[in-house]
Formats: sequence, structure tokens, C-alpha cells
Amino acid sequence: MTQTKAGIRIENLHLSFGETKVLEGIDMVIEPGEFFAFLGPSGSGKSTLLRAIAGFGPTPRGRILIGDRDIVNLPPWKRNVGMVFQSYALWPHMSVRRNVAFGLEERRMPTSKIAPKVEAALETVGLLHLADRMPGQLSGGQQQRVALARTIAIEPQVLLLDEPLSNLDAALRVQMRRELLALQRKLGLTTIFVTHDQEEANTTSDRMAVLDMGVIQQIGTPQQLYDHPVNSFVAGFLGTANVLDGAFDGAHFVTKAGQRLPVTARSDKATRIVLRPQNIRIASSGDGVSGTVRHREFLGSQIRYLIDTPDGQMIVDTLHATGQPPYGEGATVVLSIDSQSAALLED
Ligand SMILES: Nc1ncnc2c1ncn2[C@@H]1O[C@H](COP(=O)(O)OP(=O)(O)OP(=O)(O)O)[C@@H](O)[C@H]1O
Repeated sequence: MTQTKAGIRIENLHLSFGETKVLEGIDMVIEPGEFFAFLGPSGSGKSTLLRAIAGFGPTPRGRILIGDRDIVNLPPWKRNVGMVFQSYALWPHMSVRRNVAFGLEERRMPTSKIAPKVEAALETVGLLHLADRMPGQLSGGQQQRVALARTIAIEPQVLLLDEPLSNLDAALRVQMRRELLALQRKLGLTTIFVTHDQEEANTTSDRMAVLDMGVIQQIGTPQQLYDHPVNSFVAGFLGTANVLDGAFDGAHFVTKAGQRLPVTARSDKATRIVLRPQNIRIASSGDGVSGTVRHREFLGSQIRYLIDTPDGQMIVDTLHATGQPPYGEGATVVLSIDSQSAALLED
């Protein structure tokens, strides 16, 4: 199947429901063929932004360009976008084949052209052999694939996915996110994936936008956002973070309790440092900050400790070596912090 790749440009987009501002000043560019995630907590505006691109909901202020066409005032069916919903939204009384054909029939495509397109779409998602089943006779993952086939059959320029994996169990979610990425790579379709699950966004997207309260906090690759968050919200949302207060002295970040942590980042206005749990080592003695183990969690491959220190409680992750006894609760330990590449924050 062939689809045209198109980039998306969003310019100064604002949207309100009555008095409630839901999106404020959204600006972003999504490259043609990119797998892009909107990540944020519940209520941050991710779905509203996706629906604004699809053409559902109130008309926003600002511009949304697909390729070089401003689509803000076009009805959904003229936008050339395909959307997959969390609920799949399949017709229960129609076979898989008819479900996939439906969108093409609605577009008044001649019958002779529909059958090959339906077959090609089902082949792409690996479901051709189940074409004559009814949705109720399929697993959740298979229903999700039908929903995808139905969307790609209309050959959209942009694929919009609204929490498409939320109804699947944990193991299937992991399998389906890999399949989704493989499919996206095969088709080269510009794709936006809405999720509140940072692992899902990290493992699939080329780049992502983190939203909070209708405002984009940061855009970048998963690793850029994890390693160089611009504020405490992004630092905390993209994984566990120890955020310590203090100030930058020209070479070190000096914490409230007086720890002098060497850093390569430079920021005279820094008021906080982000220390990831895996960049702190724990020992029973030696140089470093002393602390007391308050709590311990066995995570399988890792052991997570909550340690009381003069700078407050810190989270430390250590690799679990089989047979090695962990530090007990109440134990006195010493922490050595690898702060060189830590991010400094000004918020
Ligand atoms: N039809 C509506 N009328 C009024 N307010 C709405 C409507 N739809 C959404 N909102 C509000 O807009 C805000 C953003 O909602 P949105 O669904 O975009 O968030 P989200 O980040 O996708 O969250 P979730 O992950 O829970 O779906 C929320 O405060 C929500 O209550």
C-alpha cells in the first residue's frame, strides 16, 4: 500500500470548553514519517489536541497544517487523517472484512476497488485469515488490528492513535506496541500516539511532546527528555527522579545540606538538580553522603532503596545480583553520587 507522507505544523493553537482553557499556545512541528507521542497526565489536554487535528470537538484558534494545507476549518472527512480509538469502535454485527470495507464504502469508492484494498489492509496487519469472523470472535489484540486495518485502508496522510493499547493486558500491550511500531515503519506513515504511559511513549516514539495543563512543557527524543528535562514536571514524569534544592556556585551544585556536587552543566539561575536513582551508588562505608535505609523494594532485576539523607529522602536503584544480600531497613549506608551529567533546573 502506498501512502503520502505529510508533516504537521501546529501554530499558536488555543482551545477552550466554555470558560475552561484546555490548550494554550501549542506550537510544534511533526516531521513527515515521524512516530510522535503526546504524553501527559490525565486531563493535560492530549486527547483534545489529537481530536483537534482529527477535526472533532470545538474549532480551535490558531493553525494546523498537514503538508501545506491549513485544515482547522475543514470537516473531519476532508482532512485525510485516520484515527484509531481506545475502544476500537468496530461494528459488532459486521464481519472483519465488512468493518474494514465500511470506510471505503462511505467514501463512495467503486466496489471493484474496495475488495483489493480491504485484503491489502488485512494482510498488512496479519489478519487476512480471519476476514470472515465477527469482532466478538476475536481477541482484544486482534480487534485492535482490525481497527488499524480499517484506518490504513483509507490511506490517510496521518495516523492518529488515541490510547490504542489501553484495553489490552500488560503482556499484550508490550507485544502490540512493537507491532504498531513495525507497521508504522513499514508504511512510513506520520503517526501521533496519545498515551499517559511514559514507557509506551519512550519505546515507540521518535520524539514526543510532554503536556501539562494544556501547555507543552518540552519536545524532544525520549532520551533528551529523560536526560535533559527543562523543569521538575518533565523530570518527574519521565521516570523516577531525586530533585534536590540548592544553588550553582560556578562549578558545583551546592545542596541545602551543603553537599558540593560537581556538574558539567552551567546555570547561574539553577535552583534544583535532578539525580536519577541509577546514578547513585550505595556502600556500607567509604566517601560520600551518609544515610539510613528507610525502606526497600525488590523489583526483580533491581532493588530500590529509600534512604534518609541530610538532603531529604532519596531513591537509589541498584542492580540485583542473585544471592547477594540487600541492605536491611535501618542500616547505615554511604551514597556516592555521579552528578557530572545531572540536569540543573531553574523552576
Ligand atoms: N467536552 C468537554 N467539555 C468540557 N470539558 C472538557 C471536554 N472534554 C475535555 N474536557 C476537559 O479538558 C481537559 C483536557 O481533557 P483531555 O481529555 O484532552 O485530557 P487528556 O490529557 O487526554 O486526559 P485523559 O488521559 O484522561 O484522556 C480536561 O480538564 C477535561 O475535563
